[in-house]
Amino acid sequence: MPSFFGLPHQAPHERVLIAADEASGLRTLIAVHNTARGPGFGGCRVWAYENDLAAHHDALRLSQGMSYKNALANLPFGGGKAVIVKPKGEFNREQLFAAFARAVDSLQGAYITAEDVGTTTADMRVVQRHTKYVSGIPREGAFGGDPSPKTAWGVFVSVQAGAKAVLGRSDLQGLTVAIQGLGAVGWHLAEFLHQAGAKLTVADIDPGKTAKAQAQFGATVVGVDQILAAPVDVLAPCALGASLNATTIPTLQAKLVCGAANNQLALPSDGNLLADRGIAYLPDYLVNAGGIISVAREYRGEGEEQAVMAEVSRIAERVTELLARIKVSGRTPAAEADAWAQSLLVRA
Ligand SMILES: NC(=O)c1ccc[n+]([C@@H]2O[C@H](COP(=O)([O-])OP(=O)(O)OC[C@H]3O[C@@H](n4cnc5c(N)ncnc54)[C@H](O)[C@@H]3O)[C@@H](O)[C@H]2O)c1
Repeated sequence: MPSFFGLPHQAPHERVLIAADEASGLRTLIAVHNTARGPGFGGCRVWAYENDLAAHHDALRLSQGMSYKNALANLPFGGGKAVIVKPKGEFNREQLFAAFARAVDSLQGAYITAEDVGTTTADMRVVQRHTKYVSGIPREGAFGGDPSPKTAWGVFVSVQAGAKAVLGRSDLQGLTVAIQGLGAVGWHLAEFLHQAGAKLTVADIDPGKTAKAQAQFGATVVGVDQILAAPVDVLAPCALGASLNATTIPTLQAKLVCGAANNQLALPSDGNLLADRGIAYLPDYLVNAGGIISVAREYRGEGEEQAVMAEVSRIAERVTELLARIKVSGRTPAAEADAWAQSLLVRA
């Protein structure tokens, strides 16, 4: 397929909705990558993009990642993702998300939204007033709400599985882990790792979060420009995407990379750079599926805390399977996971 919008690395998408609303300042792109398994399901990101093309690129990459994530998590959903270009200056959040919800609703169920970076459960409550195609909403006496702790749990069990297979570790006692980004997911991950006896090195652009981690977990705090090259066993990127690239990969000291951030590889070829350096990279969309497992169950009315946690814990089995598959195929983990996910999209 020839390049479209100058984005040669993208697989074709089924559709992209570009919607704007002058009254609220909404400018959104909703990308539906693949609906072979079911409606496109994925969160809504609000971000101050450098330019419109960057927002478009993000929506396309993130929605493709959701197709792969939902397929490997065995969910009856396809891949979709929305980005909202953060309005400059003051804006009315309620109006913005009401307008966004109308855009979601216009797709008549081809896309279901939830939280992502820059959005909250309160935003999704507003969305819910204008469309039924939304999840991630706390309900009194029922399962639901913030998916971040579930995402963090999936990353945690993946670190356990990866540490066993790659580092020969039967537990995480004394394992050194660098966490880039102590946000909704990174913080919960730090808690789980600390409880399991891991030693943490952390960085965040918000000094309040790192100071709290130092006080609560005895974490070592380093600068945001030092975290990727920290001398640790495991690197957990939990901030934004493209942190693993041709510039940063040669500086990594960790032997295992396992984190929540979507689109950690700047380019697909960065998976080869990591493998060439003997670093095992556990693909983001495989390990960070806990949140979508949670909101998908909530959406289907099947939410129950224990069952969701059990399903999220099964991500570890797929990590183990991936690491076994690459021994047979000789592919990198990134290439193997792509091929595995694509095979599930075709079969569905
Ligand atoms: N929330 C979920 O359930 C979920 C699910 C799947 C994937 N993810 C992905 O995980 C990542 C984190 O999500 P989140 O919900 O925790 O977001 P968040 O916005 O709550 O946290 C991101 C954190 O990273 C920090 N940060 C930003 N730039 C940084 C930098 N250069 N260096 C260090 N820290 C930096 C921010 O200050 C913030 O604390 C995102 O890429 C998101 O797409 C999240």
